[in-house]
Amino acid sequence: MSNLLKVSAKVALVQVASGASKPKNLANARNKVLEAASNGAQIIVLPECFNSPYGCDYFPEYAETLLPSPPTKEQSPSFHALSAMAIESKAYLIGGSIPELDTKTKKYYNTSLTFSPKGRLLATHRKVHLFDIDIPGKITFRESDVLSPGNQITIIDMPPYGKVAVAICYDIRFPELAMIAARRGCFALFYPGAFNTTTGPLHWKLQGQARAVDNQVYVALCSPARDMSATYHAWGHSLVCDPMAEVLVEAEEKETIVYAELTGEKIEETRKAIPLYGQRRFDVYPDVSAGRASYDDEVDKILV
Ligand SMILES: NC(=O)CCC(=O)C(=O)O
Repeated sequence: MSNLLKVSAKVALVQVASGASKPKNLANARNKVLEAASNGAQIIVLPECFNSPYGCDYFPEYAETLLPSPPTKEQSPSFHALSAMAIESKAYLIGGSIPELDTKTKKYYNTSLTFSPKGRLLATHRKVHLFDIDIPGKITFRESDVLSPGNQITIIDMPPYGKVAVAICYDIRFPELAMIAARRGCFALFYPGAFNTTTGPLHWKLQGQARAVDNQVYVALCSPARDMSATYHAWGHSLVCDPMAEVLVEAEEKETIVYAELTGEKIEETRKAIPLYGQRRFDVYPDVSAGRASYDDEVDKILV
């Protein structure tokens, strides 16, 4: 427990809608981030693709260049806007995600930037699992037609609160990321995400609760608000689950901000009541959080 959440942290999920105008999206995000800060939020989260409409047709048009870091204002207006919002709000800011172009490799990514209350870039997460699905008659989406996947798990230290993990939307469907982050001491998992009106009602809350109950950590999902005039209809319903998988707060589909208080006591109480952390059987299955090399060794041992 000592390395988990040391003090309580107030989290705000800023559910904004994003239209065609990037400057308007950035200005809207700033207003809402400052409102969240004025209500005492210490960790503020924006949604996936908060600076642009969401969709493969839009990624190249809205993409910004982040490397070498820090980029200029021309290369990445969103980087500078987020850094300034973090300073103004004096809060940690998980900046949803933005489309990114790596000019060296000419590859596009769906990338999340997290800033300290002093406006310093703490971490960059490139979406690891691309959203490629085909549900006949409902939704077909292939991010991989345009985007490339990231290849790192993103764990961020947020003193004095502790460590958190950030991943993006479809990443939540892969429990390994969450498991590794939780076993490496994160107290909360943050997923800026834009589920849709087909999978949203079925899986959005379920995935949040599943990652929370598996790992006995807080899980926060921050969606764009739904815009029925957009080509992609986001589910909305930004929510926070506690370590018992109880939904502490859930938005509807409109623009709003939802808040939750995360406490170390709740994590401790949950893990004491249901002591999974002392009951795992790494003699029966490998510990995925141990790192790739030792994971492979463990699998070899088990399979022989
Ligand atoms: N933006 C996304 O990754 C959407 C993921 C999604 O809707 C899902 O069902 O998963």
